[in-house]
Amino acid sequence: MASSSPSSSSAVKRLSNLSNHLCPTNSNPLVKVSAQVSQALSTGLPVVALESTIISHGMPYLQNLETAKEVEAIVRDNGAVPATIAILDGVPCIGLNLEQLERLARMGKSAQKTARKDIAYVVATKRNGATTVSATMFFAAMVGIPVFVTGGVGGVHRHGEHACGLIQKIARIFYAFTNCNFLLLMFQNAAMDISSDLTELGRTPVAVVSAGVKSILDIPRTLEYLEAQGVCVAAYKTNEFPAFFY
Ligand SMILES: O=c1[nH]cc([C@@H]2O[C@H](COP(=O)(O)O)[C@@H](O)[C@H]2O)c(=O)[nH]1
Repeated sequence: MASSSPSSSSAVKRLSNLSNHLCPTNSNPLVKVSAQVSQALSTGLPVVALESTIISHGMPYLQNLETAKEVEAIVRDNGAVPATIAILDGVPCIGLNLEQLERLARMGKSAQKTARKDIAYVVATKRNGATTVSATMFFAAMVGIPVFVTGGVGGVHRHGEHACGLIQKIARIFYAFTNCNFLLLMFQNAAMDISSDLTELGRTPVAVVSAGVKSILDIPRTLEYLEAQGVCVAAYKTNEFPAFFY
């Protein structure tokens, strides 16, 4: 029998590594799904994903822990299994037990606020990451949880359109002195603060039920952005898109 070439065996190894990364039921998973969530997913019980930035960054300890427990209890009382998502010691965890919830609540802001773009860094450096809407959606979709409930989603920040003119002027002055394109691009992007939650909503098939977007955000522009991303936005029992006050 002909032995496989070095390039084909390295391709097989890469595929096997990739499968280890993506398969949550693997015996040595890089994503840990709690027994309860895993059982619910395999038997078709409803599962609701919950984010963890609201626990670490949204409220002080002990209020954050009490709120997290209360939200999980509401999900359970309505016949579904809650799956709070966070990265602990570099391992994405889908469904936290009480001890893990408490650990995250005590960490507060020392846990890294983790959006989709930060996942690789937090995992590679084995840090603790509290997932925002974008990162929570990413993991929920990965393990097949179709619904996610949260407080406020990110949006388009106000006054970006004014900042643009001023920052672009500064960027052009920098460019004139340094001839550095990178700085020009960086300053131009800094002018428009748009949450990665919005692009995630456009590309990841998870339904997000939220209290609205933070009241300090530019709500009309947030809705325009969601429309451009092809996101269906529906308000419950109101014709106005709700602002989230905190
Ligand atoms: O009142 C709040 N709303 C939203 C968040 C979090 O902030 C994230 C958006 O952050 P940014 O604007 O940096 O993308 C949301 O996904 C959510 O996790 C928060 O901490 N507090």
